[in-house]
Amino acid sequence: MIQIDIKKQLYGSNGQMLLDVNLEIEKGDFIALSGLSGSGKTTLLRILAGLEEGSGIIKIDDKIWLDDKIKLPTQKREIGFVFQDYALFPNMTVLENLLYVKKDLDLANHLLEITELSELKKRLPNMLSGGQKQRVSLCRALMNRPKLLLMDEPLSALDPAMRTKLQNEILQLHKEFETTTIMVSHDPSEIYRLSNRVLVLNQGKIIDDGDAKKVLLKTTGSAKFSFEGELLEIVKMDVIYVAIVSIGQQLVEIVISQEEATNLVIGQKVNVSTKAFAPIIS
Ligand SMILES: Nc1ncnc2c1ncn2[C@@H]1O[C@H](COP(=O)(O)OP(=O)(O)OP(=O)(O)O)[C@@H](O)[C@H]1O
Repeated sequence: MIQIDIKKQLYGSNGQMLLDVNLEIEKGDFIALSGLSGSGKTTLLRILAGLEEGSGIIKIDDKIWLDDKIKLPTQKREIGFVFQDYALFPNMTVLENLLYVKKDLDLANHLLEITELSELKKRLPNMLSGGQKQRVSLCRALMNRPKLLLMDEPLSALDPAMRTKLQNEILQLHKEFETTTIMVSHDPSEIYRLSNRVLVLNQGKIIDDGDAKKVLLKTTGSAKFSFEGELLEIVKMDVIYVAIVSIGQQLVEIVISQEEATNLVIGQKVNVSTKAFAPIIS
């Protein structure tokens, strides 16, 4: 069990904002942390890792990492951290990057095998693709069998195919190591596949907490489908108005009324819902 009750005053883009997070996490949970840009996700991970100051309590099983007397340094917290930008040691080979954390050759080879990196273990990071670097970074984070694995948008720089491949590997590693994990992600399919609990941060506070179905399936009223997107443009065609909305990797055109066209603002987040009864999946 991980107990977190932390506070920190942040200076957000709209003035001061209190990061105020109180939650308990079960051992082995895979938590997806979501929320708008600037809501405090990275800061929360950095406080958990001891990379940033914050007040309150962090307790893992019976061990206190943070309270009003104790502030355990990062090296003493049993954490693994995977950053978006890999953060590998450039002058060390793949294998050396792993062994730097712990001199356990068997574990390193095992992790490299699961992530299909065995052939590349003598390479330096600059000779690897983004996806390969991120797999090395994931393996390295698991070398000390952490109590808590923190991942800050680890897959966001990768193309969709590589993302899916890494999601599968993360899933496999999580099954085997049962590491309690918090992963920042904005990708609904990723969140759905990987996590058993989703937390949504807004302005430093948790505003939604539940399994992916509860948090992500936000179809309201009688709508059968509901997607969140960004309004890119409103085009007038003869007498009708068409909204161009970006949803995931796609652009969608939706006919809207003149009143809607006046009230909507370009760039705003919108929900697109429909009552389609016979959807086609191909
Ligand atoms: N040490 C700090 N002291 C005060 N304010 C900070 C500190 N670190 C970050 N902030 C501010 O707190 C807010 C939250 O930042 P944070 O990086 O945690 O957000 P985020 O949810 O991870 O955003 P993104 O999704 O864009 O990465 C930002 O407005 C940032 O400027």
